[in-house]
Amino acid sequence: MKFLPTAIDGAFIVEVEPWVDERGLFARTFCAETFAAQGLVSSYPQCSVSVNNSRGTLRGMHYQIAPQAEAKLVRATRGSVFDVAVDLRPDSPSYLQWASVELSAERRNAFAIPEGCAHGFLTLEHGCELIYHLSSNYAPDLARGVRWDDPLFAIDWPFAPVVIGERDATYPSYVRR
Ligand SMILES: Cc1cn([C@H]2C[C@H](O)[C@@H](COP(=O)(O)OP(=O)(O)O[C@H]3O[C@H](C)C(=O)[C@H](O)[C@H]3O)O2)c(=O)[nH]c1=O
Repeated sequence: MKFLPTAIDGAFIVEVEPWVDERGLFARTFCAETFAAQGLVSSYPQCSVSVNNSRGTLRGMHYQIAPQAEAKLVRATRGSVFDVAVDLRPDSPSYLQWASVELSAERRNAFAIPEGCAHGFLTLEHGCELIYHLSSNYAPDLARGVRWDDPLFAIDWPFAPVVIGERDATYPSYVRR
C-alpha cells in the first residue's frame, strides 16, 4: 500500500499495490501494523456499506463527537465518487481545510480520515457503492453534521448535488471555535 498525504493533517489517500497475474490481481487493502506505523487508526470495529442509485447523490458532511468520534477508512466498491473530508479540529494545523480524492472501484483506492473530521461524498455516476471501516460504533446521539456548501470551507465540488437528503440540505453554518 502507498500512503499519500493530503491537505488535512493525518488524512491519507491509500493506494493499493496489486500483484497481477494471468488470473487477475490480488492487493492488500488494510494492515493494522502498517496503518499504525503510518500514524493511522488500526482498529475498525464496525463496517458499513452505502448504496447510491443516482449520479449526483450527496451524503454528508457527517462526523460523531467524543466520546465516540470516528476515524474512517472509506473506499468505493462500485462506481466512483468525489470524496471529501473537512478538518474540524481547532488544534489542528489544517483546521477548516478540506481535502478530496476521487475514490473508484477501478482504482481500488481509499481515504483514511482521522477523528474530528467531517466526511461526505458526491457520486460521479449511477450505482455507486462505498464500504466504510469505522473506528467507533454508531452513536446517533453523538452524530453531527456541517453544510456541504458552507462558505467557510468553500469545498470545490465538481457539480451541485442532484439528490440530497433533507437533513444534509439543512445543516446550520459552522461557527469557528
Ligand atoms: C451512519 C449509520 C447509519 N445507521 C442507520 C441510521 C439511519 O436509520 C440509516 C441511514 O443513516 P444515515 O442517513 O445517517 O446514512 P448516511 O447519510 O449515509 O450517513 C453516512 O454518510 C456519511 C457520508 C458518513 O461519512 C457516515 O459514515 C455516515 O454518516 O442507517 C446505522 O445504523 N449505522 C450507521 O453507522
